[in-house]
This record gives sequence, structure tokens and C-alpha cells, in this order.
Amino acid sequence: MPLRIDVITIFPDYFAPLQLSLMGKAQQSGLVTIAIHDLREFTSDRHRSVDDTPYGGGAGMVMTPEPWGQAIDAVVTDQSTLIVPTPAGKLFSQPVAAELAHSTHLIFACGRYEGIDQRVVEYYRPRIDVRELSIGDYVLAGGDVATLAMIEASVRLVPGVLGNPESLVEESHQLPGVEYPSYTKPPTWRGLDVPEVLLSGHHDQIARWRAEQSTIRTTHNRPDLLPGS
Ligand SMILES: COc1cc(COC(=O)c2cn[nH]c2)cc(-c2cccnc2)c1
Repeated sequence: MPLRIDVITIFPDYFAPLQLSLMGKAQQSGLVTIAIHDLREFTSDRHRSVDDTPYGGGAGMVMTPEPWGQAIDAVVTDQSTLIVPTPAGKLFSQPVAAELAHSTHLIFACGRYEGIDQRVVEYYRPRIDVRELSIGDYVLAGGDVATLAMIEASVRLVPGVLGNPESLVEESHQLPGVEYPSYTKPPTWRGLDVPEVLLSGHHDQIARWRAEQSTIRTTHNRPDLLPGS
């Protein structure tokens, strides 16, 4: 069953990169189908407006619910998962990407301005799986870049998309933490040598060295990922 993805956005051009490289091949292979929808096609006023001033005051504008209701209704089924990228969401992660990779239908609602009228989430929550997801603790101008990141992270985990599942195996069995440093030819570059152990052919020593390097890097860069933290 191919994974179907519908993206609703006011900037469809943001998603041109999905036609390239791995994402493009995934679509050609029939494993994934991705459709981009312009939210403004679902407006009914002459100005095709999608936002208005916030109730309760405050800076900025909020996206009105009706165009979203029309756009989501046009693609939603009872198998859909609605994903709203937002700084207020639960943190997206590799396990979440793996879950999404095994979904049937994902709808990404890319908000702009200060966000989307909360009643859109409230309306669909009792009907389908709705997930407000954050890709990190910073504020983007819209959910489009977050959607690209989540699609790329998820689609690469769809069985058959990655040529060499080998790299996925290592990724999934890897110690929790960051990956070890990688090297390739030439053996010396600008006076810098590749660590001897990697040229030794001693696979158990190489595995030990890589685990050690991963722990050193995790301790330094991401202590929050260390086991037991
Ligand atoms: C749907 O509601 C949104 C969506 C977005 C775009 O997503 C992100 O920024 C994001 C997603 N993961 N990490 C960051 C931005 C806001 C927003 C909030 C406050 C002030 N300005 C804008 C609200």
C-alpha cells in the first residue's frame, strides 16, 4: 500500500525539491505519492484571503478556519493523519518518522503568520488522528520547511525507498546518541590521516572505536541523548 501525502500550503513552490533526488525517485517508484495543494484554491472571496486579525488582540494575523476546512475535506479519509507543524507541537523524532513512514495517508497543514485558528485542530481531532508536531525550539515563518524536513525523514524510512537498507539497519541498531565520524579516500588529506584502526581490517576493533567515538561525540554535543540521562 503506497504512502499518500497531501500538503496544503500557500507556497506550493516551496515543495519543488520533493521532485528531486531520493524523494523524486520514491514517487517514481510508486512507493509514495505526494500532492501539493494551494490553500488559496479553497477560498471564496475575490481577494482569496486566508488570514484575519486575532480575537483577543495581539500582534500579527491568524489563518481563518474555513479555507482549511474546505482544503482538508477535499483530501481527508478515515485513514488520514493530519499533521500541523508548530513550535507548540510534540517534538518530531526518528521514532515519529518511523511511525509516519508506516501510515496510509498523511495531510500536512502548513501554517503561516501566527498560526491557524485552533478550531481546525479541534474539528478534526474527534474524526481522525491529528498531530501537532515541532521540529525544534525555534520559530519559522511557516510550517513549510518543517513539513519538508518531516517528509524527508519519514519517506526515507518507507520500505524500498532507500536503495541500501543496510544503512537503515545500522541507524536503527545504533547506540542511542550521535553517529561516529566517517572517513573515505584519500588516506591522507592536507596532512591529515584517516584513523589507523579504520585501515586495519580488524572489524571488532573498528566497531569498538566507532562506539567510543559515538559516545565521545554524544557526551560533548548531545548529553541529553546519553543512556540514563
Ligand atoms: C501552525 O502554527 C504555527 C506554525 C509555525 C511554523 O512552524 C514552526 O515555526 C515550527 C515548527 N517546528 N518548529 C518550529 C509558526 C507559528 C508561529 C508561532 C508564534 C509566532 N510566529 C509564528 C505558528
